[in-house]
Amino acid sequence: QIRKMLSSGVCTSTVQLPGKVAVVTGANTGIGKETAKELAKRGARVYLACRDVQKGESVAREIQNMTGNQQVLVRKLDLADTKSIRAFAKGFLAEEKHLHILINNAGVMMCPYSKTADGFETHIGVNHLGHFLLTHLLLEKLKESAPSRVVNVSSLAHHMGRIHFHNLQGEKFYHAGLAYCNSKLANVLFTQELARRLKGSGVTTYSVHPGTVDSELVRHSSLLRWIWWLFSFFIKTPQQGAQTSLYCALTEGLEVLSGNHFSDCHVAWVSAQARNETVARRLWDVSCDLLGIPMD
Ligand SMILES: NC(=O)C1=CN([C@@H]2O[C@H](COP(=O)(O)OP(=O)(O)OC[C@H]3O[C@@H](n4cnc5c(N)ncnc54)[C@H](OP(=O)(O)O)[C@@H]3O)[C@@H](O)[C@H]2O)C=CC1
Ligand SMILES: CC1=C(/C=C/C(C)=C/C=C/C(C)=C/C=O)C(C)(C)CCC1
Repeated sequence: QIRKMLSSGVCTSTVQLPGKVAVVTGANTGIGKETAKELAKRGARVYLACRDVQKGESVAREIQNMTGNQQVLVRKLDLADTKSIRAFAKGFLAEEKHLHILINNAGVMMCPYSKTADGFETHIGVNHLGHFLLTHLLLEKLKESAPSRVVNVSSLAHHMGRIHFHNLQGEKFYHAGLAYCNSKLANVLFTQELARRLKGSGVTTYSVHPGTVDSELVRHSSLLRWIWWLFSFFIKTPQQGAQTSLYCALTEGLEVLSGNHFSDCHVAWVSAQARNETVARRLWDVSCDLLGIPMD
């Protein structure tokens, strides 16, 4: 009851999804798994984009059994490796005619300093650049499938983030907590810039704070694991944490709010830097440059 009281925000949309195609990154556990389960329940063909295919397969079976929807498919996606992202996109584009819902959900938090296969700091590399490249590669398909949506799972933690263009890879200064916050700010800025660029295309996009959710996200921090355990009554379940992503993916009439940030199924306030169009545009250009994507 206490948990229910403190975790407001329920997606009440009754939209059903037969014939629709969805991709959820990091769908083998936590918020992503619950998001994928609900999309499957509503009849969508759901791709679980996971770095660990074995974990993904066992979750796919669980979702198939629970929902009766056999169209739950697992594909390998390691967001810490642009080759893997390109291979995922190539495979997906070859096998699917449409993409209606892309949920950029996967994330890492507070890992010790490390680099992705392409030499990006892991938080910015996985949480921002990986999803930036994935979205770029799937964008034509999303446009062809319009109306379609991109949901970027960010965090309230973006409020403490800053985009330091001179230290984007954390080489001059690194703090695991701040690196996470910076990458979540990048998610909000990306959403806003994407919304501006997609105006009139029928593709809309939203960033989300899912709430404080009991998941494996705290795996790298014993302090947070302890806080999570201590306050477990106040923390959302992954199913509750999935509600705002589902709200943004499903709610009819939300198109006019493209680019906005949502929490507890409502529009939420973002930090001053998150509203800075110049920073958003520069981050877009720098991201293209780092990923070898032509700037337009
Ligand atoms: N939990 C919370 O309180 C909050 C969560 N969020 C955000 O919600 C999102 C989901 O997190 P949550 O469910 O809590 O955390 P979990 O750690 O439970 O799930 C994260 C998912 O991301 C996947 N992932 C991590 N790295 C990669 C990678 N390189 N390539 C592909 N997938 C990867 C994980 O895969 P694997 O299992 O193989 O590691 C896992 O499936 C994240 O973006 C997080 O920042 C935001 C605010 C609060
Ligand atoms: C102190 C305190 C809490 C701690 C909250 C924290 C530490 C939240 C961190 C959120 C993160 C890391 C979000 C990820 O994006 C709880 C559990 C709400 C219970 C009330 C007291």
